[in-house]
Amino acid sequence: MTTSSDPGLAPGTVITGKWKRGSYVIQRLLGRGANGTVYLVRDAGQGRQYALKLGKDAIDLQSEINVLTTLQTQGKQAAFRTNGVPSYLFEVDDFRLKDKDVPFYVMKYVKGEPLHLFIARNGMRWYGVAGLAVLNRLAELHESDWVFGDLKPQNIMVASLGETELIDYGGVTKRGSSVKQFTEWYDRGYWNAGGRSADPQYDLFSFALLTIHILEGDALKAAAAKLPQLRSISELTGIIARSRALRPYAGWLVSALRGEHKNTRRAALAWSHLAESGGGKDTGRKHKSRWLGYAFTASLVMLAGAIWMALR
Ligand SMILES: Nc1ncnc2c1ncn2[C@@H]1O[C@H](COP(=O)(O)OP(=O)(O)OP(=O)(O)O)[C@@H](O)[C@H]1O
Repeated sequence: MTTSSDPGLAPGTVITGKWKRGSYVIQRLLGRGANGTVYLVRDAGQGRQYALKLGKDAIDLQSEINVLTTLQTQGKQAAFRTNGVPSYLFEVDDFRLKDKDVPFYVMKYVKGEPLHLFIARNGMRWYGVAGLAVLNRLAELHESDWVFGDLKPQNIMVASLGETELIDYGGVTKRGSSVKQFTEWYDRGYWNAGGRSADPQYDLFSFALLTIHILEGDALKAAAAKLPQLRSISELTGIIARSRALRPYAGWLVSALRGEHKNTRRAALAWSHLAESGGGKDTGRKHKSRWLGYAFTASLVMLAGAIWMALR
């Protein structure tokens, strides 16, 4: 994500679509990225809240919109359709700003905070359940031949009771093409561990790296600072072997680094067993542990439902 001193549009500004005439009142800035600025808005008609992304570049935003439209119309992913109705991308239009047409799209507002901040505040115990939700989402994408690409903590939002969702589908790539957007630390190429061709193992590698980052950040930082030719799978497996926090997930992580998981659904199932048996124990807040149990059960029910659907 890039930062900017541009304050963006002020709360209260009304964005009205040039073609469809939908009106959205800006409530606050949610964040800025390479492709645009995202605001929390309220629909001026129904009063519902959405996230609205105002693009910098029509072409970059259009490719993001194309991916979202395809994901939504293919209809397999629970993240994009609820009871057959599109539930992520709601409107695409242009906004006339300072004599220029600026493209925007309106999407579901995902409440929560980025994964790394959530874990820092609530404790490592929550990593198991949040990780399972991420793997379930990735499995849905992979089963439709898409690869997420730019998996990083900032693109994973976790709400207070552990509900976890992916945001920023700008890096989603069709299986077999080159990954179009990535972040160095989570990139297989950066660690000399394989190419940047989009395949499910690419996302699982990124997931392993983000796990190491969140649970063993200092060691990853030190390894990433080494000379490029020294970055390797064995450097990463060394971190895993020495880490107490990563121990519950060690075998799973090494398989992900080596591209050995058979498929993402099975990888999610294997992860769920590890998380259930106490992965990432810490002294985290006790009063939250009941909610953690509920969240974990809900993730398992989702996983079981997905397996049942796949086998039907
Ligand atoms: N649907 C959403 N709900 C809530 N917040 C969101 C949503 N989409 C984006 N955000 C916030 O806006 C920020 C920037 O959005 P996004 O990551 O989509 O932009 P980008 O240009 O693709 O960024 P990047 O440079 O990281 O690829 C996110 O980090 C997040 O904080």
